[in-house]
Amino acid sequence: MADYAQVPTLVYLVTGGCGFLGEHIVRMLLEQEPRLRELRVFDLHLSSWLEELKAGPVQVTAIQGDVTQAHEVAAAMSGSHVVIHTAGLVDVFGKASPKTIHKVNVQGTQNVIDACVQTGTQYLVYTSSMEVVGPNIKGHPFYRGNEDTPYEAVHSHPYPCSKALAEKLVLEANGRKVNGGLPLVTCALRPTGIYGEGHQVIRDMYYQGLRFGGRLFRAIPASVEHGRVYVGNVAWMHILVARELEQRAALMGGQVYFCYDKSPYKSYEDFNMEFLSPCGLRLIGAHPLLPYWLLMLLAALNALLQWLLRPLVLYTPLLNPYTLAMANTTFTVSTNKAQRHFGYKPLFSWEESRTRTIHWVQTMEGSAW
Ligand SMILES: NC(=O)C1=CN([C@@H]2O[C@H](COP(=O)(O)OP(=O)(O)OC[C@H]3O[C@@H](n4cnc5c(N)ncnc54)[C@H](O)[C@@H]3O)[C@@H](O)[C@H]2O)C=CC1
Ligand SMILES: CC(C)CCC[C@@H](C)[C@H]1CC[C@H]2[C@@H]3[C@H](O)CC4=CC(=O)CC[C@]4(C)[C@H]3CC[C@]12C
Repeated sequence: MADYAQVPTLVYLVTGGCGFLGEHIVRMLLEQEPRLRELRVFDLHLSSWLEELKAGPVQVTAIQGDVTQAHEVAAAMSGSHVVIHTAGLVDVFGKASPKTIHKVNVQGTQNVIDACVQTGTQYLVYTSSMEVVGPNIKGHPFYRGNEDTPYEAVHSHPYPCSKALAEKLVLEANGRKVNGGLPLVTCALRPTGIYGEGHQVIRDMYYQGLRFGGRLFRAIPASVEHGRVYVGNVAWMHILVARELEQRAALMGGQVYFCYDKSPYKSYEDFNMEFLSPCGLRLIGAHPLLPYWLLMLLAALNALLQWLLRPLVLYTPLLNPYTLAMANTTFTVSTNKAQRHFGYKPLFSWEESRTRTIHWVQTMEGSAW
């Protein structure tokens, strides 16, 4: 393993560095990567918190840019050693068109790969998703699976389709010669459902609960398990992979790793209640209050309304046929591949991840705490 106690020399680029996961990666890199000389944060929308990071010892360079614009990506990447490509359009609610999702997630990733080749950037860490595997459109359960578990990965929705295509591009690019003649080393990380400070669905559910007098109504059977992983641990995995890719290129290059930690296996709603209960919300019903067929009908109605209203207004409710299918299909991961390949251990215990997330909910605007 390399000696990390040396003069800072490395330049990292994080695409999507102002997003939910990206912010955690950026902040953690500054805390945990002693070899960092410059950190470039590339995003379509730059956040104001970046300013406070500029006072530290590492040079933080904010770059407003679009991954769909090849020249912007190449210009930002010139002279960097490692790129963590986490920018993406995360949309399963119908906010963006399938074409836009494809352009950002697939063409954007191709642009990042091309820019690596063009500028001689040798290490690429890509944030993929569990959705590359499943749940599939047939609703087959994936129970405590690992990276080698056989599963029929069939997608219809634009988001998982785009993530699967982009991941393939990244893995196929491993070994390609970059400018200067050295081989590109790539790796893809597949988080399950990420949670933690800044998570939009938890925020939405919290405010929805407040509107309903502190109550949420169960829609998913408690027996359906949904894999979740704390954002701090996902960020930590990215940092470790970026650090170890150089030394372990032969082992890690072209590999995929699920992101995992010690978060318990629960249904999507029961898991969110781990944070929302201590903030005063209750989940009503031991079983779903509405039968599945009625939920399906409501989800289909929402999809129809979305289509009808599109010329007038963007109607994007949480419940649609896809999110209902996702939430109703067991998908859990049990693996130690990341530990075996690059010594990953979660940085945050479940208790700490839970406490941090609860604290974040409690300090949200409008919170009763
Ligand atoms: N949130 C989750 O549960 C999971 C997310 N992921 C993946 O993790 C990555 C990050 O997701 P989140 O942080 O949740 O999403 P996010 O929406 O909070 O962050 C994405 C960031 O990418 C930026 N971005 C979007 N389009 C861009 C473009 N054309 N050019 C430059 N920047 C652009 C956005 O401005 C945003 O800051 C994505 O690639 C997503 O597919 C994977 C598994 C689970
Ligand atoms: C009211 C409904 C019945 C409950 C809705 C819950 C859904 C909004 C969420 C259930 C599963 C989530 C997805 C899952 O965690 C996997 C994901 C991986 C990603 O790469 C992006 C996010 C997501 C698609 C995530 C989105 C919200 C759910 C569909």
